[in-house]
Amino acid sequence: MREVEDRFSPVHDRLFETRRRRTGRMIAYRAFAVSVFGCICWILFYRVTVPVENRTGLVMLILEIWFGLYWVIRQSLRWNPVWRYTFTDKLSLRYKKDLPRLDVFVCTADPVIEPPLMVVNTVLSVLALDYPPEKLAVYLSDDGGSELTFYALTEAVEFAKIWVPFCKRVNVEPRSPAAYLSSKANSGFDSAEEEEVAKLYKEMAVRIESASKLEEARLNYSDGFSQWDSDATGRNHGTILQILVDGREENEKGIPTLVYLSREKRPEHHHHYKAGSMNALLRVSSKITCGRFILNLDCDMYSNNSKSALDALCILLDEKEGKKIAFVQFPQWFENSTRNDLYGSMMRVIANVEFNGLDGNGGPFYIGTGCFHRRDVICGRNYGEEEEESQKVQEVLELEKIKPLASCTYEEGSQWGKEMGLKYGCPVEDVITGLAIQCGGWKSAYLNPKQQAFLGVAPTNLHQMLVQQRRWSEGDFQIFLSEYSPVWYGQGKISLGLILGYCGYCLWAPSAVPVAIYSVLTALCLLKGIPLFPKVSSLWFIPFGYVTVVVNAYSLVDFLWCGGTFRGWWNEERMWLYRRTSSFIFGFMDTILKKLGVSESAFVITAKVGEEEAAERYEKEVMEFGVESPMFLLLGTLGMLNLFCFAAAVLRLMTSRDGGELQKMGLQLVITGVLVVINWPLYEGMLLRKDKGKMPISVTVKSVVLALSACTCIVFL
Ligand SMILES: O=c1ccn([C@@H]2O[C@H](COP(=O)(O)OP(=O)(O)O[C@H]3O[C@H](CO)[C@@H](O)[C@H](O)[C@H]3O)[C@@H](O)[C@H]2O)c(=O)[nH]1
Ligand SMILES: [Mn+2]
Repeated sequence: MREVEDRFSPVHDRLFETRRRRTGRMIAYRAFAVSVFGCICWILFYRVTVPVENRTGLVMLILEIWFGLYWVIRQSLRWNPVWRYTFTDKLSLRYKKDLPRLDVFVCTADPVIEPPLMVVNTVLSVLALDYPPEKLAVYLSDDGGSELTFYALTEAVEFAKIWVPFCKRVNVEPRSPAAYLSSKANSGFDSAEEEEVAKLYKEMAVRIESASKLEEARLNYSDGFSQWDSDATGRNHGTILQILVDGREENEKGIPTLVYLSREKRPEHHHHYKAGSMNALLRVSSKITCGRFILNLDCDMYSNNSKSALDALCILLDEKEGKKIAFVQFPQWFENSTRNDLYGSMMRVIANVEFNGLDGNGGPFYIGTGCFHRRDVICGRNYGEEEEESQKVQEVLELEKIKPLASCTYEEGSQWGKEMGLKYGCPVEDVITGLAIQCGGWKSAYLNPKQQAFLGVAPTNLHQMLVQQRRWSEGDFQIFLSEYSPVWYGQGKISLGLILGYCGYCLWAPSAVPVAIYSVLTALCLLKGIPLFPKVSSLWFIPFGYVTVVVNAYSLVDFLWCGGTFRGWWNEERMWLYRRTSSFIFGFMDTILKKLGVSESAFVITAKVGEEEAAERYEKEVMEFGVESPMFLLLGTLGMLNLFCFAAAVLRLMTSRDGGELQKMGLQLVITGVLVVINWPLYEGMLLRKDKGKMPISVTVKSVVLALSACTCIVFL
C-alpha cells in the first residue's frame, strides 16, 4: 500500500539520473578542439595571404573553408555529452503490475532476405521481455504478405508457451532463443529442462525452415490463412489481420498479446515503405491494446536485455523530467560484427560518443529501430497539449471492423504521413519524424546500457553497406532541403547545438563532393608536380601538419576508447573514404535528381542473409566486391588514379634526386601514399584475387582505362 501511495505523492525519488562528464577527458577534448580550430584559421589565413601562380590556391581555399565549417558544425556532437542511468528497481517497486500498456511493433518486409526464423526469434525475444504480459502486446507487420512468415508465427505461438515461462523462471538472457541457445552450445546446458527447450527450439526451426507443417497449420489456423486470396502476391493483396494470442487479461499462460498484420497493398497505391506500415500498426493497435507507449523494432533486432522496456519507462515515467520526453532511443548494435569490423558497420563512435552529444543538446535522433515512443506524440500531439484519454479499445475484437484501418485508401485525404504518424516521402522516415517531434517542443533521451538492449544484423558486404549508406545520406540530405530542414524549420524550436547536430548528418551527402575533389586534385597535382601545400620546412606548414597528425591521432584514440581495435580503426578510416567517394556522391545526385523531379527515391531493403562462401569471407574479413556497380566503378577509378599518380611521383623523385621537390610535395606525397595503402584491399580485389568476391573484371578494366585517361589528359594538358 505504501508504494501505491508513493506513486501519487508529489515528491519522488528520481527514476533516472543524468550525468555530465567534467573530467580530464572533456577538458583535453576541448583544448584539442580549440587548437584545431586555431590551425584551421591559420590555414585559411595562409590561403588568403600567400599567392600561388595558378588557380589551385582558390580551389583549395574553397575546399578548406568547407572542411573548416563542417568541422565546426560537427563539434556540436562532442561539446556537451550526457549519460543517462536508470533505476529499474524503483520503477518496479512503484508500479508493480500497474505499468502502462506497451505495444511492440516489429516490421518485416521480405521473407527471402529477412528469413521467418529470424523474425520469429525477434518476436519471441520481445514476448519474453521483463514486463507484465497482460500489459504487453507484440505486433508483427509483414509487408511481404507472406504465408511463410504467418506460418512461422503460428509456430512461435506454440513455442512461446514454453519459452516465455522458461525465460522468466530461469532469468534467461538474452531472450532470443537462437542467440541464447547458441551461446549455450559451447558451454553445455545448465539443466535437463534447458536441453529439452533447446531440442524443441531446434525442431521448430527445422519446421519453419522447411515449412513442413504448413498444411497442418492451415487447418489449425484457418481463420488466418483463409485471409490469403488465391491470387495474393506480396505487392497485391487485401488486409490480413489475425490475433494469435489475446493476452489482455491476466491469465495463467502468461503470454502477451500477439498480432499479425499485413496491411493491404495494391499496385496503384504507394505504400510508403516502413513508414506506411508503422502508421497502419498505430491505427490497428489503437483498437486492440492501444499501448500508451510503443517500441519499434526492425525484424532483425532482437531484445538482448530483458530490462530495456523498464529502462525506457524509467525515463518516460519520471515525474520530473519524463513528461518532456517524447521518445527514448537505444543504439543499434549488431550481433554479426567481426573483430575488426571490416565495413565499419558498428558505428561505434556514433553510438558511444556522438549520440550522447546529441542528448546533451536536446536529445538523439529517432533512428528507427530500438526506440520507445509515446503513442499520442507520434500520432501528432504537440508539447503542452493535454494528453488524450487513450482511444477506446474494443472489448470484443471484431477484426472485420478493424481491418479497414489498414486499407490502402484509409489515409486518403487524411493527415497520416504528414501531421500524424511517421512522415512519408523520405528514405529516412525515422529521422524526419523525430526532428518534427523535437520541433514540436519535445525532448528525447538516449540510453546505451552496458548489456546492449537490442542486437541486429549489419550489412555483410561492401555493396550492401554502400547501398544502405546511400539511402541514409540521401534521406538526411532531403531533410536538409525539405520544409522540415533543421536550419529553417528548427530555428527557435530546437537548440542551436541540436540544429548543428542534425546538420552534421544531413550534410553527409554534399560533404562528399569536396572530399572527392580534394583527393583527385591532390593526386593529379602530385602527378603534374604542382604543389598544393606549403613547403615542409616553412612555418606555414605547421597548421597543416598539426591538423593532419592530431586529428587522426585523436580519432584513433577515440575509437580505441569506444572499444575498437587498431585495425578496426584503420578499416573505419577506409570506410569513411569509401562512403564519401561512392554512397554519398550518389546520395547527393539522387537527391538533386529527385528535387528536379527526374527520379523517385526507393527503399532498398538490406538483406539479412547471404550465401555461404561470402559468409566465410566475411568471417575472415576479406572485402567482398563481386557485383557490378557504378559505385564500385567510382571507387575503382579513384583507387587506380591514386596508385598511378603516386607511382609516377615516386619514380620522378627517385630519378631527379632533387631534395627541393620532396620539400614542396611532401604532404601531397604522404596523403596520396596513405590513400594507396588504405586502398590495398581494393587493389587486391581488382588485381590479385581469384575468388568469387573479387571485383568483376569489367569494373577493373573500366576503372584502369578511366584512371589512365585522366592521368594522360593531365600530363599533356
Ligand atoms: O517497405 C518496407 C521496407 C522496409 N521495411 C522494414 O524496415 C526495416 C528496416 O529496413 P532495413 O532494410 O533493415 O534498413 P536499415 O537501413 O537497416 O534500417 C535503418 O534505417 C531505416 C531508415 O532510416 C529505418 O527505417 C530502420 O529502422 C533503421 O534500422 C526492416 O525491418 C524492414 O522489414 C518495411 O516494413 N517495409
Ligand atoms: Mn536493418
